Amino acid sequence: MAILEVDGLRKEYGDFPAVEGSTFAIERGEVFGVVGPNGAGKTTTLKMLAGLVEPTAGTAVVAGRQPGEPAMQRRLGFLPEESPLYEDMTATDYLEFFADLYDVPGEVATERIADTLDRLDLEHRDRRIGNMSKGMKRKVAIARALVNDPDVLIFDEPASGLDPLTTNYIIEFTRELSEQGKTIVFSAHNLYHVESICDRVAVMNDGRIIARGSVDEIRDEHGGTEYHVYATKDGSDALDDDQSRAIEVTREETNDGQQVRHVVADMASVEAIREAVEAEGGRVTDIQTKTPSLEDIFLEIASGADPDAERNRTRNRDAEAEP
Ligand SMILES: Nc1ncnc2c1ncn2[C@@H]1O[C@H](COP(=O)(O)OP(=O)(O)OP(=O)(O)O)[C@@H](O)[C@H]1O
Repeated sequence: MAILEVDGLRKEYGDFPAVEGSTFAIERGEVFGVVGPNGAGKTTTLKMLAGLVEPTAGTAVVAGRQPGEPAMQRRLGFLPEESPLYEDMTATDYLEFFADLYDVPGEVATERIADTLDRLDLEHRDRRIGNMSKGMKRKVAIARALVNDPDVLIFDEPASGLDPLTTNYIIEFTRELSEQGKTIVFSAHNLYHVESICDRVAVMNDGRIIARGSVDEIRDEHGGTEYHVYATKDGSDALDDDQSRAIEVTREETNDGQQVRHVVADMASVEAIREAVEAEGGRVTDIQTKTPSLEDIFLEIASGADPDAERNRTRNRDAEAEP
């Protein structure tokens, strides 16, 4: 059953549509990534889910409640992109203060806060927040989002601008939260992280969701796996243009000029190339599969360019190991 349902959610700032009617549902326990270039509408979407921005139209229902309702706020934890903290307080005092606002009983709060800070590996928790490093402050902000033990977590760029070690720590911690059964919606620019922990993803551009699904589904929809078939030149030249257009994405000589690389989209086309090459006395020397990363796909769909052309352009830039 969906724990979070969004229907036609829209936000206009003046005449400017920051989010143009998003519709999606998130299942209990899912990790759902929202990705897109700067200004795509990710933060506005997340803030509408958290009840911090009033939608111009449409609805968002979290755990059966409208954003902003007190009963819903108790079940939700929000980590803003930038979270100002009370610099004069220690982490522990600050988190106890927020636990109190959520009416978490004192002993439960003390135990929960200590446990969360242990799991986040936050040292110097009695240091003034103002004297903490950026990574430590981010961990305190994450702990604040967890102080009410929410079912649904909305994390806006949880690890942005942090060193690789702290980033990995936070991503792994997010994975652990999901394994505990929390539902997590998060935005990130690092698509490797999104791909590594998200069950499903929404790709936003100019206020619209332009692709949605598991990374594999998005990959299939936008080109899927490619097969690179390397063959001797003699046989390759025998493929006539009509035959080639029907099955090949691209065909080009390898750098050493000795072979031809045929790029095709499915195994049937691999076999068709092999037959055509062998019929002319040539032979296939190697077959490689290339699976586009979420980053490749993102560049392709966010650029709005012809998907195949864009993917090939990106791929061809990368030096490939040729047999
Ligand atoms: N309070 C506001 N008033 C006017 N325009 C706004 C406001 N908040 C956001 N916008 C505009 O709405 C659009 C979407 O902004 P949003 O912050 O949601 O994008 P984003 O995808 O989170 O971007 P980023 O990756 O840079 O954080 C942008 O063009 C932004 O300038």
